[in-house]
Amino acid sequence: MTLSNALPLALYRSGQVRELDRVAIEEMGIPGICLMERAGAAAFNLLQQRWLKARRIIVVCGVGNNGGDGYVVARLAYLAGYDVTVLQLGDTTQLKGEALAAYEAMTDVGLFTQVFAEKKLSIVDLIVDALLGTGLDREVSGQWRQVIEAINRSKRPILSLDIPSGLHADTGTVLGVAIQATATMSFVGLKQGLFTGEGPAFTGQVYFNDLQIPAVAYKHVKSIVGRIEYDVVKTMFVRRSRIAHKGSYGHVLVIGGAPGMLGAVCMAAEAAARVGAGKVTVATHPSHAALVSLHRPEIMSYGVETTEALMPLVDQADVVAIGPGLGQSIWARALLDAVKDLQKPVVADADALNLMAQTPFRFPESVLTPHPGEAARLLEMSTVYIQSDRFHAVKSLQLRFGGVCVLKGAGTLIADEDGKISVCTNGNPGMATGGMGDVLTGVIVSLLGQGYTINEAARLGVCLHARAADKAAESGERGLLATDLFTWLRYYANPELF
Ligand SMILES: NC(=O)C1=CN([C@@H]2O[C@H](COP(=O)(O)OP(=O)(O)OC[C@H]3O[C@@H](n4cnc5c(N)ncnc54)[C@H](O)[C@@H]3O)[C@@H](O)[C@H]2O)[C@H](O)CC1
Ligand SMILES: [K+]
Repeated sequence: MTLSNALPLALYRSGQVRELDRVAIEEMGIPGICLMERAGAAAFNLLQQRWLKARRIIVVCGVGNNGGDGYVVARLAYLAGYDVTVLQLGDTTQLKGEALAAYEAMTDVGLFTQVFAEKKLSIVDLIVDALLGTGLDREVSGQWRQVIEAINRSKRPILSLDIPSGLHADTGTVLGVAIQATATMSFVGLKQGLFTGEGPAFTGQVYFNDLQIPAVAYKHVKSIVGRIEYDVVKTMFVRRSRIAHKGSYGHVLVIGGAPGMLGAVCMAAEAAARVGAGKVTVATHPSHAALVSLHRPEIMSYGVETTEALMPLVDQADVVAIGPGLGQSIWARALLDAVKDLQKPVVADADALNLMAQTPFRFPESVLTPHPGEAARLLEMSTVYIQSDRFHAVKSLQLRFGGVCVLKGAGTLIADEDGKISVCTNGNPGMATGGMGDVLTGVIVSLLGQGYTINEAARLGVCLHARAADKAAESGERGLLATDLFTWLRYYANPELF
């Protein structure tokens, strides 16, 4: 069985995966125990190939089918000559169905479960986490919490089956505590919670196996969530015509930069230029307008005190970004009000979003790019609530404000007008620094100016931005600055180079 971690793009909720399970068993006649055997075999194959020197393994099993997968792994490893210890949590008299069958197949070969003991963890080469899978339905507490904490304390390599125990398959939130996996082998359908929220911090490297369920089964469930990454979306960059001119690639207007916050609008403007905008103009506070062109001569800059001064700039632009360093003053509110009905694509970020939260409205055609705090204000709820179900939050934003909504954070989510949600799997914690959002705004508005739709510009822009940040982070996540992305934005905006 060749090992591949080339992951499918479609992501599913646990209920959808259970439906796939049902279709396979009831409509395609694949016995449940057969699926479990295939799951165990796929996990054992990964174990053998990824941990070549491992000899002593511990399998920690719960009492559901995730535990059943664990019994299969344990039996296969035992029969292959590994030194296997199976530590049981919960009462095996609770076992039923496939899990009971797998348990009995294991005991039939002479391998029995033992009561969990932390001291047994320290002498093994690998721990297999078969405690909880998609059946996690409540906060992890009591002995389950203690065991997961002990496993994490062991600092041993951990292979989680289907999903790290304690991580919610649908939201990517940790219900109390979760296994810090080295690798996760997920079955049948990739769970959306593996790729956003806290998920990426707990999964380790994600592998997938479809358990040989026929593709036709997947027509029974409509995945509305899909993974996107730069290597998938880069084909959206098309080679430039040899007779192109400045006008071919759009005129971007970036509105922002209240006194003291010129940097934000400079970063957004330069990002727009670095991704290929034909022309970039900044409308900012008169007190520092001249500094923009000093900083980056290719960018035109005008001080605008009033909306009357702003509108000619808006009229000559193809697309507008508003928000970087805008502030929430009367001046800022006036500029936002001047473009709220604009019949051109608008990217709204930062304080434009905070002002929108105070007096909600919809742009005719927009990409909103809130971070969780701005999303909380827009939806009038807490940031904790936003992060507790990011998929629900980004969907709510899109339904309320229309257009495309980008919910930034680990596993940035993009909800588009067609009801689809995309999860960007590029990115790293080094991006949690000031200015990264301003740069993303510039990237997206640049792509809009180059003719991409709001759906396309948001997906391509988020992945390009995160891919550039991943490359820049190769010299260290700590100390990564937003302006470090410029070189790589230009590089990855030209995929024909590599
Ligand atoms: N279609 C597939 O993806 C396949 C899935 N398989 C494996 O089956 C599990 C799902 O099994 P299920 O029995 O539904 O749930 P779990 O094994 O995750 O556990 C449910 C079990 O745990 C109890 N429980 C829930 N939350 C907690 C908690 N916080 N603390 C303690 N106990 C908890 C609950 O009451 C149940 O008793 C899937 O993940 C795969 O690993 C198939 O084997 C292959 C096909
Ligand atoms: K698990």
